[in-house]
Amino acid sequence: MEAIIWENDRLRLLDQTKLPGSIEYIECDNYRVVAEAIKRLSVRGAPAIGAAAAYGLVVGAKQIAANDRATFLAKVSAIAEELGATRPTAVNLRWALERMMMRLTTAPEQEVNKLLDIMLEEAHAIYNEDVQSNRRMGEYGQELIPVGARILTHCNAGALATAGYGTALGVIRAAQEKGKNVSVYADETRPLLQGARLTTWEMVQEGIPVTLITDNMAAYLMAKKKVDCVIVGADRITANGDVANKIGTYGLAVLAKHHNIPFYVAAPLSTIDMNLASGDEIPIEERDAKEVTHHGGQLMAPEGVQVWNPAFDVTPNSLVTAIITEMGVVYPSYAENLAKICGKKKE
Ligand SMILES: CSC[C@H]1O[C@H](OP(=O)(O)O)[C@H](O)[C@@H]1O
Repeated sequence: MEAIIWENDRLRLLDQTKLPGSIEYIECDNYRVVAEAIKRLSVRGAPAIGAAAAYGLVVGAKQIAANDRATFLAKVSAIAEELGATRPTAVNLRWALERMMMRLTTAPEQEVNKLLDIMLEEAHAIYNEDVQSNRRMGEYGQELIPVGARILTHCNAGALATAGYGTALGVIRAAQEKGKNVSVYADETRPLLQGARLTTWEMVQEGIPVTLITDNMAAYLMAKKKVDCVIVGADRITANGDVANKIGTYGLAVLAKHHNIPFYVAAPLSTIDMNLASGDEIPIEERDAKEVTHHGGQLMAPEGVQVWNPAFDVTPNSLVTAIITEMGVVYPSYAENLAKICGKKKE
């Protein structure tokens, strides 16, 4: 099941808010449809929203009526700004749009049609590179996974959160492909239940044993010695190795430390933001109170109650055992070793 499909010169996005109940695709004939899909988490997951925004920029560029390069570039840039403002935390969104604009503005072509072709080529490259990097990440990460490991994960860092294969779930897939006979505990991940709705769905599709738990069961699961390691994704990793990920991740990391359980983060280099020194600088998205006070359209708290709904939290690097990337596994000192591996990528 692909989250993002470009076919017949059109973009279709799997509407993940409908999963697992129904499989519905959104036809994106306007870039504003893509922007809305990102905002409402129809498409979600750091790499997936980066790839979706890249294709969304192509959709928007095709809507522009302009014959000259300068006007075309100015209008595409405005669309990139709109798409980039849809969600603040996942750095992949801005990374993908900046990469698209860099390719476009450095292209020598003058004709708009040729520039459109170049933009589509770059969006495809972003998409295809993500799938390849997830598979490489899986290869490196599965080396950390013992045979029979019981792995706890949070939210959804799977094929649905990427262009395919997944980051945290990519490591799990790779371990299973190596015959390591792993099993998964999936946090439901309140309030939007990406774990209950999406991670369990992906694992069931793959035939990987998965047990759904509520977020507040993780501590007792670890106390009962039922977890061998924790693997999560990331939305932004700063130069010192602090990790922004779905709300609830920080609590899992504290619990893992207390129970002496390895806590791994799987993320492509496109999620590493070397421009930020530490997690304090990461913009944390706060979302609508209704996501907390309602479930399935049913009111679950008194009208008007105060709500705090940060979509992410920040795990300090001291709680992270290792960061699994497509270029290898990074251990502390993260400041030194992330700089090295990011530098290596540019070679
Ligand atoms: C592979 S990145 C997945 C990452 O994105 C999720 O957030 P959201 O569902 O709000 O886009 C969550 O933080 C996952 O770990």
